[in-house]
Amino acid sequence: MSELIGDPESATTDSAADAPTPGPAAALDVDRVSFGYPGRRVLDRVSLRVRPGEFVALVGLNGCGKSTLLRLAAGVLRPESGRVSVDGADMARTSRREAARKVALLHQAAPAVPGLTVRQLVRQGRYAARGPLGMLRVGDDEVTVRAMRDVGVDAWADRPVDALSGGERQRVRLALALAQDTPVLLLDEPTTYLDLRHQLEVLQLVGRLRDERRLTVLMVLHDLDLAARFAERLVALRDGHVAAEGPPDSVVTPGLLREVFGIEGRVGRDPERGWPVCYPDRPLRLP
Ligand SMILES: Nc1ncnc2c1ncn2[C@@H]1O[C@H](COP(=O)(O)OP(=O)(O)OP(=O)(O)O)[C@@H](O)[C@H]1O
Repeated sequence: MSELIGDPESATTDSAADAPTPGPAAALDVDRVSFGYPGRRVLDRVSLRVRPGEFVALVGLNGCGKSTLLRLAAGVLRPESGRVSVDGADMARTSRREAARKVALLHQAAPAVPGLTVRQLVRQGRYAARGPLGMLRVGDDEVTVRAMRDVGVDAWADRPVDALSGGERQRVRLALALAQDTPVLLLDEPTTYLDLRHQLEVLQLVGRLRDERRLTVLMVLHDLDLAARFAERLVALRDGHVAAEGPPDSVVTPGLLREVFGIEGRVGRDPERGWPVCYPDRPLRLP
């Protein structure tokens, strides 16, 4: 679920001047960031930069620190050392409210509040962008409806979220993140639970929003073929370090399958479109 700030039950104000406007594209910089949980080192001097309006996919084995890196990038976690900044502003010195105006984070699945409707949940994305009293303003409903429409969940606006399927809920969570209307979008496995059609739709939507609104996107994806097809650049994590990064053509190789994913396999090309396609054979025996 998107990080939320403000009181969802507070009143609506009516100043047209407060209508939300999309901000300019922003750069996300992770500079030599180290982080661990008690007794477990996760990231060791990791650096990565997502340029304004760029779409980067973060890949790697389960537990390698992808979600942790996204949470650091969103300012939810603080680095032990190093710095995360959005357009030069240090996220460690940015209030949660201000951070939520710059960066929206779609978490891995979070439980739905019983009875909360789709519209109520998606509208909560607007409170992150609000003033000190967390009040809704004119234009917020428009952004909420636009976010629901973009993701194709507007027909379910009055349905309770806890009565939706896993894939339907995942799309609602994406609408919630979009409703924050931030220049930077961090998506943690946004295609989880989605059927093939909706996986493609979500990734196409993110690509379109990047083009139209110059969103800066950092997305965790487990499906290397989809990552290679949709992202401009891939960053692969292993053992707390960036093991590989670059355009899909140069990163998605048998060496990446071996070194980062511990599998033997081949990489071919889509015969018509030319993008890399993985043919995994077997897991390698762990050392
Ligand atoms: N709150 C926590 N407390 C302690 N350890 C944690 C916590 N959250 C994550 N970890 C550990 O930190 C490591 C990195 O976790 P993280 O969720 O960032 O991995 P990930 O790459 O996103 O994994 P996955 O692909 O399975 O989602 C894992 O070993 C995990 O067990």
